Amino acid sequence: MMKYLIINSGSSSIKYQVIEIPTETVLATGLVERIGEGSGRLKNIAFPGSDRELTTVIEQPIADHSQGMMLVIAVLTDQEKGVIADTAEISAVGHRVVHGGEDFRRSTLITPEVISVLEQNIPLAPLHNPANLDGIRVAREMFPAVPQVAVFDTAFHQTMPRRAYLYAVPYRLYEQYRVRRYGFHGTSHRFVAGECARLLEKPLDACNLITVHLGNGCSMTAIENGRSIDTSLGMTPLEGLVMGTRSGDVDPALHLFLKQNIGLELEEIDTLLNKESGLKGLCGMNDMRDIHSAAAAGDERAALALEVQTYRNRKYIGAYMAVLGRVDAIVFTAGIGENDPVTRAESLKGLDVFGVRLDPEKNNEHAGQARCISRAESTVRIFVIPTNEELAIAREIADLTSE
Ligand SMILES: Nc1ncnc2c1ncn2[C@@H]1O[C@H](COP(=O)(O)OP(=O)(O)O)[C@@H](O)[C@H]1O
Ligand SMILES: CC(=O)OP(=O)(O)O
Ligand SMILES: [Mg+2]
Repeated sequence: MMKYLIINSGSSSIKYQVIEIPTETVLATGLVERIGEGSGRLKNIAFPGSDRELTTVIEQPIADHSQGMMLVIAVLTDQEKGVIADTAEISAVGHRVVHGGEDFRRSTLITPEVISVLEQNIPLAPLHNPANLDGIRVAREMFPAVPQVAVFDTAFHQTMPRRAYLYAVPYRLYEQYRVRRYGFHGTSHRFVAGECARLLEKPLDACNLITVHLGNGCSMTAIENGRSIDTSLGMTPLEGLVMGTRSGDVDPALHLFLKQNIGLELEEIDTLLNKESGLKGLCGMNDMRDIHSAAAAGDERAALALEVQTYRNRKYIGAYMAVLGRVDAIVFTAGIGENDPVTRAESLKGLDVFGVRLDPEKNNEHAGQARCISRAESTVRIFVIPTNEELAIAREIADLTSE
């Protein structure tokens, strides 16, 4: 039996899990937040979902990622509440790395060379990669003797053809600066595609799918014969669908307009589009549950935000149906995709003419597991499949370290 520590390190947070392999049991799951902000917080759940489940919350200032990881290790090895006796029980550490650029088509063991390539890729993901590198550095210090594995959000999308990943801007921008679409959430799209293939009882490399990941970040992928051939997020995780706080597609000339007419600086525009737009920009809220409550209470902006988001989803589903031709299934996943029947129904509205027939009763069932929600006569099947990026990372580690 082996235990892996999986780390998803953000700019001011560390999400983590300890997963036992091969049983794939989650021994602990937790979140350290508000790192470097004065009032830090760690929440750890030991043995989640079992009769031994135990939640620990620690509130104290957490200066940096290094201190955050020390706290995580202290909780995991706590004599009474911990899930491991000491750090030597961890046999590998897996890291979610958001941007692997064009350098990584698959997960990789982390070496000093890999770290330097990730450093070179910082300009492509200034918000994400520095935080991921912090997590890697700290974990290497604390677990020097075990393999560390990087699993990239971008890797699954490296199969996209040029026509899908190139922007129609001067070609030298691609040649010199690698300006192109990379796509993200690849670990999630790949995971649910694999689960979907099992439900369809077909090999993945014979499946044409549209996977719809709707969480705080949202993206959609066209999968042909098991490979990503187009996806909605772009060079950075800002393009495409309407997200919690990110705009998705806008006219690129908006930047000039905001600068010339409102006097915003480029950095302010970047913040506006990444943190103050999307659902939040339209209605002031970015949690889908709050938006539904507000819409039900007559808040017109909340209803409008839902309408704009689901219309964009529908538009992209239509585009990917055109790109794929034959579609075996549409898969909804992540916080909104898994839990929100209204978003699913609205995103599929009007697609009956393309053979997409949602079963309203199945759609409204509240079930935590993977399931089919289309009618028997639907030529395109529709599924809800819970994503599990941490488990996918653990499986990648198992594959890589057994080679
Ligand atoms: N029962 C629910 N109904 C509707 N939306 C939900 C429900 N549960 C979670 N969500 C939404 O899922 C989103 C978060 O998705 P998640 O995949 O957890 O995000 P992240 O990208 O941070 O991993 C939030 O908008 C949240 O409101
Ligand atoms: C890359 C990205 O958009 O990730 P998240 O949805 O976790 O913010
Ligand atoms: Mg997520």
